[in-house]
Amino acid sequence: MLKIKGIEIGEGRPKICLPITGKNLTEIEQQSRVINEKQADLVEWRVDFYHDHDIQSALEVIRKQIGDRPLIFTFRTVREGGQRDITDQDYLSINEKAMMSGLIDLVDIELKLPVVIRNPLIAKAKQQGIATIISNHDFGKTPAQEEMINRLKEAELIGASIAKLAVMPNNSTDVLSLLSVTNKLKDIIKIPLVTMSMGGFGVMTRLSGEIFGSSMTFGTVGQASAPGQIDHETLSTVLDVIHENVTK
Ligand SMILES: O=C1C[C@@](O)(C(=O)O)C[C@@H](O)[C@@H]1O
Repeated sequence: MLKIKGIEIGEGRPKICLPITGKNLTEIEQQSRVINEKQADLVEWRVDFYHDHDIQSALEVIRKQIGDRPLIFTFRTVREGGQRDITDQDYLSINEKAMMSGLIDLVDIELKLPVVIRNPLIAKAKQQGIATIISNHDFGKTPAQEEMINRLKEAELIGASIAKLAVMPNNSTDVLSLLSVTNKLKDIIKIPLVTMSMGGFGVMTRLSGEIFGSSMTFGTVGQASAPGQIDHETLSTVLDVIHENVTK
């Protein structure tokens, strides 16, 4: 279990994270306000949706709106399904800037980045007391189970606070495959796992984390940040139904 600002990740009902996808400060401010009203457990700023370069101002706007809620800083690269291309050097400096701002609680770092970018960022986050989500995304397919297991184990090995995997199912067997990997690893990996099968077919995996071992799920208020996300209210209701029955 990982506790961040009172939110217990890896314990009880999966935590709901709502992403901010605004293009500019006005949109970001407005979305942050709505997200705050929705009582999200965590908030993710998807920086790759933002067209400006003033990271500090945007972080200040978000923090002002969301108060003390845990904030994840995520620049999703195009090769992993993000919106905007960036050089590895810029990825490094944007993330370093965010870590030095004192305004974020978690940072998403992609597992498949060049090691010379990835490892210093993990070290820097540790130094700053920021939790790391080491993530991996496949928008085209669901890799073989052994490969998914290796990626999640590698994330733990290189120092992740949370290991995250998002894959695309092409059939129902792929969905079972992702759930099976999560279920197998939940008692083997010591850190919280966050896994999801994307798209319509994967919807169960965004709801069933308490049973199979995924400790966070991404919902929407307005624009989705990935295919298959469902709106916050529905997500929250279903998570409650599962939680009440699992803990009966
Ligand atoms: O990695 C993830 C998970 C995600 O891709 C999803 O499928 O819900 C959404 C992203 O915003 C987040 O960074």
